[in-house]
Amino acid sequence: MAATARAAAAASSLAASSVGADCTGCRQQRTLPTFTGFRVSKHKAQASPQKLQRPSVKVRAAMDDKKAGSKRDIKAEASAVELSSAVAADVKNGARSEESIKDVARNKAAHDVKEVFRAKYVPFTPGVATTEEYSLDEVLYRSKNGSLLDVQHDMEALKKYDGQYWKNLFDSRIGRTEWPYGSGVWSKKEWILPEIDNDDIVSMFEGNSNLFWAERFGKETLGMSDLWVKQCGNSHTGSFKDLGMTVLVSQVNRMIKKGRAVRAVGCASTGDTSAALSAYCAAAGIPAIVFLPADKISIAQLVQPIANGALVLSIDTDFDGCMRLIREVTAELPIYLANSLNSLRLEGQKTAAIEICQQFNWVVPDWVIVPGGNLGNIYAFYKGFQMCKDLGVIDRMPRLVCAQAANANPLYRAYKAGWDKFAPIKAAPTFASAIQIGDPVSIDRAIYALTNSDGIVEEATEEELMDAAAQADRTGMFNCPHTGVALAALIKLRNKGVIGPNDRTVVVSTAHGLKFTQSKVAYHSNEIADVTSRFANPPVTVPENFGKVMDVLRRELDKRGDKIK
Ligand SMILES: Cc1ncc(COP(=O)(O)O)c(C=O)c1O
Ligand SMILES: N[C@@H](CCOP(=O)(O)O)C(=O)O
Repeated sequence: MAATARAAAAASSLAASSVGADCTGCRQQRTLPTFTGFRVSKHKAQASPQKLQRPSVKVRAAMDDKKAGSKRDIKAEASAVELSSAVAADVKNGARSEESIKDVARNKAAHDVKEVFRAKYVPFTPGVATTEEYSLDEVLYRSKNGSLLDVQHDMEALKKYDGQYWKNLFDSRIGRTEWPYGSGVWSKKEWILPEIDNDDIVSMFEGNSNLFWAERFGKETLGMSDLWVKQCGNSHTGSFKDLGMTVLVSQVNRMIKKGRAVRAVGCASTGDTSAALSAYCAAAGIPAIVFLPADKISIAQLVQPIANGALVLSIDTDFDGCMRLIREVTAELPIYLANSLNSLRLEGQKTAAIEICQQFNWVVPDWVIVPGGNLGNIYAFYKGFQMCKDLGVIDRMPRLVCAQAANANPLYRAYKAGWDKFAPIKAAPTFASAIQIGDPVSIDRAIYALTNSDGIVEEATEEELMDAAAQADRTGMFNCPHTGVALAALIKLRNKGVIGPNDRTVVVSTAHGLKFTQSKVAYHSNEIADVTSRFANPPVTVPENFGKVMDVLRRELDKRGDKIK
């Protein structure tokens, strides 16, 4: 049977069971679980779907409370299993379906019995009670008194399901092609942007980045056995920004479809936000505008928005100048602001924290080290871990470290001053050019995240960050300079004994090293003033001559301790 015919048959049996449910429930919200994550066919061969769909103790109790409705829901779930299993079986048999993955998702969603989770904007004023709140469909970046906004989830609704339920659901979705749950971000949809229609989502199946076990670097450099690098730069546009941008551009897509006056999406950038924004907007057919500080980003980063068709303004200022301008422009024109000042971005970025817990089988690490610039990401990590804790998925928080370049260290200065006063600075040039930021918009969020996670701020000089990146590269990584900042912070904290040899530690690598080859070439060519390049490994130029090649090999291998006789 063709996939569509099977789907129609399954759908009609599903519809029959749903009709009854609607008759008793009429216009009421359904509140029972759907276990959507268990429907796909991975386990189909080993176990019956009914077994896999067995709800948790809490959920079973809730179902018992709603007797009539619960029976119908179980039927609906069973039919949904049948539906997706039918499609999956056809795919397995090599049959072609004229349905796209979005069509399949749409059919399933139409027949799902949904728990409706909600999220809204509230002012980011921790500890201050307020009734101010806004729909996520509003174009808004700040509260009435000018504070930043935060996306607040209906935690009571989410807490109706226990930690085991969420772990099972998220684990069941990992890395598939089911729209949109195969994405590392959208696999956590209920915790991110629960109300968006799957059809409106703009995703590149982002997230699910690997945790690199830094075996040699950990052991040989730091005497550590449990050191990991979360490779957020192994992504579509080469940085962690994809995680937040899928959420923001999806929400814009939804707002445009609802008739909101959004003509384009814009950002100021040091190169990674602009790349992600341009790619996601290009995928959705939405115009993108990026403000870049002239001559202050890498060539690879510059060419990304150009290639994706964004309007690129190269402005003779630094990032902070670009940020001021884009805020003024977006206040005047129907251009939606995509920087992390916009709290939607952080909802996507927080999935990297959830993913880390998931990758360790839901055991939380001791330390997480994040390089910081505009400071949205350190708060996103805090929020992700905190949500895992609040929803019973982990039992404690990790300690967070924010690592800054010494040339752009306003947070470090505030930390050293006991958090008493924060003062923006004029950031000096740094090889970690994406964090050359002196007036971070998320300063309040960052201070909150660090003070509530027993956090630390560390800094790294240009030599320290370039050396750390190069030394770790020697053990198989290919680090960007921002990851170098985080690695240098790790080395310092380890040498001071703050981080112990057996502490499970995760360094967050925020971008791919291939975006920053200019600085790597300069380092390995020993061309950087005031930097000794201790780990430089320049190429050796040799004429086309067997004897000369042999001489070089003898000399070099000898130097490296591998004598050739
Ligand atoms: C590669 C890279 N690392 C780290 C950061 C710092 O992130 P945040 O601005 O959220 O602090 C940025 C951007 O600022 C970045 O592009
Ligand atoms: N590194 C960022 C700087 C802007 O940060 P954002 O998270 O506020 O967009 C970039 O790549 O532009």
